[in-house]
Amino acid sequence: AQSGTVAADPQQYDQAYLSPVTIGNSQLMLDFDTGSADLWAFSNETPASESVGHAKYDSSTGTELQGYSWSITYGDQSGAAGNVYADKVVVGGVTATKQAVEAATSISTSFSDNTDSDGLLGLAFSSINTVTPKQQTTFFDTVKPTLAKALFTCDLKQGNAGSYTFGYIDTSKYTGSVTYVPVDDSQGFWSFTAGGYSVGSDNATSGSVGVSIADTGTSLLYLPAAVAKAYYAKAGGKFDNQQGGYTLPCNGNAPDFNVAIGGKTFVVPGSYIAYAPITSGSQTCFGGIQANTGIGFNIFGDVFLKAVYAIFDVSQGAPRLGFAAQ
Ligand SMILES: N#Cc1c(N)n[nH]c1N1CCCC1
Repeated sequence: AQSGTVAADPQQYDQAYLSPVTIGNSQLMLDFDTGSADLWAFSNETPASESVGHAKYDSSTGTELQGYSWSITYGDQSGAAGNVYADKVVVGGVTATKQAVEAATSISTSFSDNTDSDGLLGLAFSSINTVTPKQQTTFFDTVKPTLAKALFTCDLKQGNAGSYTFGYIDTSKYTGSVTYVPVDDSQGFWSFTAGGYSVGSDNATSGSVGVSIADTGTSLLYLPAAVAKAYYAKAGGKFDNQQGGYTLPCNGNAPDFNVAIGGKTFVVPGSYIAYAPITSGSQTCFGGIQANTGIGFNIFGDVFLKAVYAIFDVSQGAPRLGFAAQ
């Protein structure tokens, strides 16, 4: 049975985390994304003008799935599209001998401009994979039958390398016990229900944060508008239309954000919520908590995930998420 671990290296401001992946004879840095289900990469089929500074998948090692294609648009309106190959993919020593690899023939500028990332490795449920005419499985779903345990874990860090594991839980990565909650995978996401919340030192939580997804591919923590408003009322922040979101002082006094999941309270340090100066050197920071307006659910992105050890687990049959303090 297989198991393995791979580094998750933070980009500036932990905007995303990138991990080394070998596809055929190519080594690329991919953004592992539990909010989508396509494994796609810059490739020899990507126009040179769109792939300056990127490592590329050389599809000559793969077997083309004739007549197959893919096209994806993310919530931030970025996107890519292309052709599909079956090829060997290795992540932290875990091998998928015939993984659907989506070679990009066109890519939006936000991806072309981000030269740290050579593509994405989707870890949401395969039900939202975009390949047509026959939907393909994610790397995790492809290797799942061969894994020691049918799960993967995520240990992201603020400003430091973290890791993903496949097939095993690294008990040295967390403190205390793991709290498991059921997952509703009907929309293809790792969706769970978060409970009460509080701001600052008072740990006692109240209210209900509600339906949320665990999404490594999103940088920030998107919460109900009323919760975001309550946080910034205490943090001395304000909604800044020009910045397109809440901002707050970068002075190190941002209060923690506490949220109950499965009856256990998890703490997001205030330092994670003073996310980044709105412009270099500014004393005003863009907020790591934003309102989920227009999304329809909460997104527990990297600002939250780097405060916990997260276990994405289908070993019990029904999918579940485990969270532990780190
Ligand atoms: N928007 C968005 C988004 C999301 N909700 N999960 N992953 C996302 N992206 C991965 C790369 C670009 C955006």
